[in-house]
Amino acid sequence: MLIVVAGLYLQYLYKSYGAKHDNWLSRIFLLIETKQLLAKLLVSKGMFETASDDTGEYVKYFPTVSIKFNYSTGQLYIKEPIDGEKYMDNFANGDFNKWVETVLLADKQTTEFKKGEMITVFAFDPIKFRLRLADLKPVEGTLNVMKGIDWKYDKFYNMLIAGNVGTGKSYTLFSILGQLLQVTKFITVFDPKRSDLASLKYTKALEGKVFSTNLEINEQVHVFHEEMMLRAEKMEKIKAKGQIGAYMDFNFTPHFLFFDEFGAWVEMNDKAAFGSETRKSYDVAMSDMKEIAMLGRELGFYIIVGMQRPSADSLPMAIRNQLNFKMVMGMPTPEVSKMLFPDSDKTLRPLSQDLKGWGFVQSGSSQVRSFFAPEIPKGFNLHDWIEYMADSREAS
Ligand SMILES: Nc1ncnc2c1ncn2[C@@H]1O[C@H](COP(=O)(O)OP(=O)(O)OP(=O)(O)O)[C@@H](O)[C@H]1O
Repeated sequence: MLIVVAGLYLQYLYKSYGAKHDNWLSRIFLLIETKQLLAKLLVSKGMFETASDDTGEYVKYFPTVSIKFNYSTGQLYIKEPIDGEKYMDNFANGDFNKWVETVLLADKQTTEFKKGEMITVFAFDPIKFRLRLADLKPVEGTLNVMKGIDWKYDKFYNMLIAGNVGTGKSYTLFSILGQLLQVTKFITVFDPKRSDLASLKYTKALEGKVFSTNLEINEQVHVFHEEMMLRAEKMEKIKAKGQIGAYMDFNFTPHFLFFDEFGAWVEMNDKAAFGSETRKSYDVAMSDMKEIAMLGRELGFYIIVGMQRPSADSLPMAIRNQLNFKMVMGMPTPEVSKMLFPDSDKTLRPLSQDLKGWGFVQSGSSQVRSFFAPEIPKGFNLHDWIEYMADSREAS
């Protein structure tokens, strides 16, 4: 009786404890479960060899696959054999890794070949690596998205965040904006649809820096561009003396243009009659935007573009090609997926039916990864959070 009860209890722990907890016990269960799944996978794909002798059939060869978890970064390392055996190609050509992605719901990140083996790194269980607002620790050059995923804006300059209504785009933008305020006060916010972001003009932190009407936005893009050109001149003067480097090497601070609903701005202005004031200022603003996207990196002038569905019409190629950190909230349509991640062959799968605020992210040309945006608590007050983040910058 005792053995049966203990067995049932262990089975209960194994099945449900691991999913709900994150401690040493759940990690042991996760290790066992992962090993079992990988072993099953190898067996079901027939990647082993048997032989028989007088005593019967036995396993002559079974590939040695070893695994290691890194819980602080949410990564799983799988060591696969490149050992000259029959199934070596299944490992080397990436077939096994593709199956692993499906079986473990993990995202392949990198593969490194060594003599006799290859090591592939996967990101696993994104929900366990979700941050809360209080966990965000932005520093100059790095903003947090999830444990193990940061936006290093000096390297992967300019951000795109896409997502349909209700997927969590606005909430994700709030968490980015708050972090930016801890890094710099030079932020300009555009919200042509006058949603929650537009209300930030009533905060002390962003007073005079939030714009919603077309004319205001067009004018302010130009102002941002002028500031960038001014810095270019200053940097040229420094460089004329032989010094080399980018803006941070000369102690300049980064500036950010936070442009939500970019597609709506394009659409509204595209309707303006040719020759009209609106049209003229839009044409200048669009050409400025393209230059900011292209030249801003060296000078520390970055753009963050938010929009629902990026398309060739709403997001000109000259800007699109300069967006190096791309996020899409929720499941993208195949067209959006192709536009954002043209070189990726990763199959995207929904992360949750109940929870919102998840999506897919790509830094530069690295692998596309699933992620959960920082969790915004119930009763969250946008203005309080923005003031708090700006105040803590000033205090430090
Ligand atoms: N990071 C998050 N943390 C907690 N809840 C979230 C998060 N993201 C989204 N949600 C939930 O999903 C809902 C929709 O999110 P959000 O308003 O950001 O979507 P959206 O894509 O910007 O849509 P809209 O364009 O209508 O604002 C929120 O009201 C909230 O309940």
